Amino acid sequence: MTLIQVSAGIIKRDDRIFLAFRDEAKHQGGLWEFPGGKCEAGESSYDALCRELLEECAIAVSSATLFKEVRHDYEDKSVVLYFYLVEAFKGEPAGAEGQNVSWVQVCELNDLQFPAANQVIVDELVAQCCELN
Ligand SMILES: Nc1nc2c([nH]c(=O)n2[C@H]2C[C@H](O)[C@@H](COP(=O)(O)OP(=O)(O)OP(=O)(O)O)O2)c(=O)[nH]1
Ligand SMILES: [Mg+2]
Repeated sequence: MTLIQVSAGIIKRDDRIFLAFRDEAKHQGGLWEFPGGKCEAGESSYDALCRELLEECAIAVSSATLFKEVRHDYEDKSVVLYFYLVEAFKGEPAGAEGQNVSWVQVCELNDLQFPAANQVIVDELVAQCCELN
């Protein structure tokens, strides 16, 4: 099975995170995601992050730090996800490709459904930011 490399942005402002809803037709569709997408051949994960967030959310990343690298084997696909924490950016995040988006309180992240690979990220964000979890 091929291993797909993906960069995704945890776009954070105060106590909220900007999420996008994956189209039903996509792999892991009908679930919420941290915006991002596949790294192209020869492209660094950071460059892929910047390109994807400009394409999908219309923001220019000013700086970002790698939050966690997650390997996950779905039944049909294996992925390595580079999750970056993005707190410095230019522009106002939007669903630039027509996708549904939402600014969600960190402490309410567990109310939403994510691809299985994201659970470890959600757990860590909630643990860091919320007293009761
Ligand atoms: N963007 C994103 N992808 C995720 C997350 N969690 C997760 O398992 N994935 C998986 C689903 C997909 O198999 C893959 C990312 O694919 P994608 O559909 O975003 O890729 P892309 O933006 O390059 O879009 P495409 O045109 O190739 O469909 O990573 C997440 O939080 N964000
Ligand atoms: Mg994408």
